[in-house]
Amino acid sequence: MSSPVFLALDLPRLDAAKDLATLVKGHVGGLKLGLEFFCAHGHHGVHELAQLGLPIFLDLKLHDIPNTVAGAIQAINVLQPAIVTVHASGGRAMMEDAKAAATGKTKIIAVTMLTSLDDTDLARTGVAGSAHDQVMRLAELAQTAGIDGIVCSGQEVGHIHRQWKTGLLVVPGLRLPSGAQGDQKRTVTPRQARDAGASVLVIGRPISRAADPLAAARAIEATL
Ligand SMILES: O=c1ccn([C@@H]2O[C@H](COP(=O)(O)O)[C@@H](O)[C@H]2O)c(=O)[nH]1
Repeated sequence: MSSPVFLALDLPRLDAAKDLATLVKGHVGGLKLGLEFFCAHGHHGVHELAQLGLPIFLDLKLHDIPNTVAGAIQAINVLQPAIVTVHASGGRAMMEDAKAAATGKTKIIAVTMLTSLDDTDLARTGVAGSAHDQVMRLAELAQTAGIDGIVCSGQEVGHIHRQWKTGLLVVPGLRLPSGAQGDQKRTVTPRQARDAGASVLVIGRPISRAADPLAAARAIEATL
């Protein structure tokens, strides 16, 4: 069975991203290319990484009016990514149109509440209730919109898994107990997320910023 770990390649240089992916490719199940990568390297960069033969997760977190998001999805269909993200807070119609615009095997999933935010941050955006409540609300909206799954933290994934067995449940914000939190606030370990029902584990800096990225990827794999 292939690894549930998708390596987040948040690196400014294409050659560095390619080298890192090549180094650890035997210990991860896919590559996640985000805004930083896509803004810097566009379609060309995606083609370069796709040559390694791993599934590509385009984490663009699209959030706009339905027509614009559908147009963006149509523009990346040629890349045939395995997964593309939109923001659930863009609303039901936006998620429905994103799903309708995707072709082939591309799965559309919705980011509920960023793992870098906690209850206090949520209150500051004017939303009442806890992070847990907000994630549950948006996960339900995403499910109603008929998309393929959601992104949430490992603190909520168990609850969502019980209600949405077939959903693709993607969890970033993963940290080993000994590792730096950085800007992530709602964290769990990769093993905790997997045991709670996560389908995809997104891991970036614990591998990419490790003194020995290959050893770090192997160590994470050994915990799963
Ligand atoms: O809620 C979210 C949604 C996406 N991400 C992305 O995942 C990785 C995490 O990287 P680390 O270095 O392991 O923190 C990163 O690319 C984010 O853009 C997220 O962290 N939280």
